[in-house]
Formats: sequence, C-alpha cells, structure tokens
Amino acid sequence: MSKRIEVENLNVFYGDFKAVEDVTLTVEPRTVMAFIGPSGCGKSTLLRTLNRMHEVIPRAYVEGSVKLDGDDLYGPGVDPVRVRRQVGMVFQRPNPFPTMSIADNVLAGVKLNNRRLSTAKNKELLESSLRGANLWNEVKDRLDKPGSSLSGGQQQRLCIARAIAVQPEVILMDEPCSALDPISTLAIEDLIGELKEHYTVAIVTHNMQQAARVSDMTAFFNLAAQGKPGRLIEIGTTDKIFSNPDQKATEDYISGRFG
Ligand SMILES: Nc1ncnc2c1ncn2[C@@H]1O[C@H](COP(=O)(O)OP(=O)(O)OP(=O)(O)O)[C@@H](O)[C@H]1O
Repeated sequence: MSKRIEVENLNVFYGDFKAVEDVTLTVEPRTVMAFIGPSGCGKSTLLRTLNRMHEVIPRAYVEGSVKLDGDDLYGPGVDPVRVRRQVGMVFQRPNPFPTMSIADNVLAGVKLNNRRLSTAKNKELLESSLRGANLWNEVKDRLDKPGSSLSGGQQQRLCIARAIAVQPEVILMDEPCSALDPISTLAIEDLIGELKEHYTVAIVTHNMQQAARVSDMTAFFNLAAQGKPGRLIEIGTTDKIFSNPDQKATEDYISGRFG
C-alpha cells in the first residue's frame, strides 16, 4: 500500500513567479519526511505538487517530475483525480463537512470515487478507517451525529479517517496540528507514528519538536532572498539534521536563529 515518492529537478511556478527551484528528493515507503524552513520558502507549495493540487490554482504549473514507485504523476494522460485518490491530503484546519454525519464524512471520498460497496463493506470500512485514525472508541456510539459536533482534534482525526478510507498509498499533511491544542497535537503525532506502518507520509511543520518527534527524515528549505524561489538546502535523517547538520543555515534555523 505504501509507495516511494521521487521528486526530480522540480520547479514550481505561480504564473511567472518561480516559488520552488530544482528540488530533488526521495521519500521512502513507510517513512515520515518533515518539510521545514522559514515562511514562504515553498514547503506547502511543494507538498501540493505531490498530489497535483498545485495546478488547481490558475496559471500554476510545474517542471520536472514526481514519481510514485516509478510512475510519473505528471506523465501524459495521467488523471489528476486518480492521483489524488492515491495521495491523500490533510490540511491545516480540520475541514469535515459540518452537517454531514461522522459516518458519512468518513465515507465521503469513497462515495465521490463512485465506489459502490455493500452495507456490510461500508460498515467495515467505516470502522477500520476510524480505528486507523484512533477515533473509533470516541465516536462509535454517535456515528450519526454531525462532524461539527466533534472537538478540533477529533475533527482532524476524522479528516485523517476520511483520507485513509480511500486507501491511499501516500498521506500528505500540511501543518496538521497548527489549529489544535497540545493534547490533540500529541494524539495526532502518535497517530502519524502508526500511519507510517502502512503509508508514506510527508508533513509540513513549523514546530521543530514535532518534526524531531514524528519524522525519520527531514528536508530543510530556504530562500536565497525575498522574492527568490525556495530551494532544498539539506536533507538527511532527522537525527542528523537536528544534531549535526552539514549546512550553517540549517543549524541556524533549527536553533531558532532565524525564521
Ligand atoms: N496562490 C498563490 N499564488 C501566487 N503565489 C503564491 C500562492 N501561494 C503561495 N504563493 C507564493 O509562493 C511562495 C511559497 O509559498 P508557500 O505557502 O508554499 O510557502 P511555505 O513555506 O509553505 O510558507 P508558510 O510556512 O508561511 O506556510 C511564497 O512566496 C508565496 O507568496
């Protein structure tokens, strides 16, 4: 279920503006990679290229390639909708459909993909997705209540359950804890540790402790100057990046000297 992501010589544009320049990196299956760096260096932009969400913005495009187990996501004839089914995404703010029930929220993506399942299969998928997101025990007695009746942290886990339900290969997370309290944040961090047993995970985070806690590999991005594109400065095991980085800019950023 988990696939290797290979980004090669990727340039990412918003019209004439190049936001990210010449990124090459690999995320191995069943690992978590953290994208870190100061505001505006293109972490979220890069993340969104990994499931072709970037191009939904008018005049936005990429050069280079992103491969999933060798298949170029930007190859001719590749359907972006199919890509987004393989590569799920969890956003900064939990975004369940507020009036839809908890159960329908989990199965929303599956229904959108026109997968018709028997009632028994639906129930099975509902339970396994909620268990996978560590939410089952908290909601099993109120599956018909609206998604908005849950706390912020529960809503974020509901969104993770919704992402898992379509059985993706990769899960992308864009600052998934930035709107959550510390307890909910820890619950999501624990969950990320479990998700990587089944999925390849890439996460954007501003929280250095979080990057250190949840990721196996860390990629540090920076801007040469304001208005210039973001570039990958250093990539390595999270242990190395946080204890003995090769680049001074990485060390300065990790130790809070800028950004
Ligand atoms: N929709 C857009 N149209 C034009 N430019 C954009 C758009 N979204 C982002 N940008 C620009 O692309 C660059 C990278 O932005 P991005 O949000 O990817 O950075 P980031 O590293 O994720 O920042 P942050 O940490 O603040 O979220 C910035 O210069 C930003 O202004």
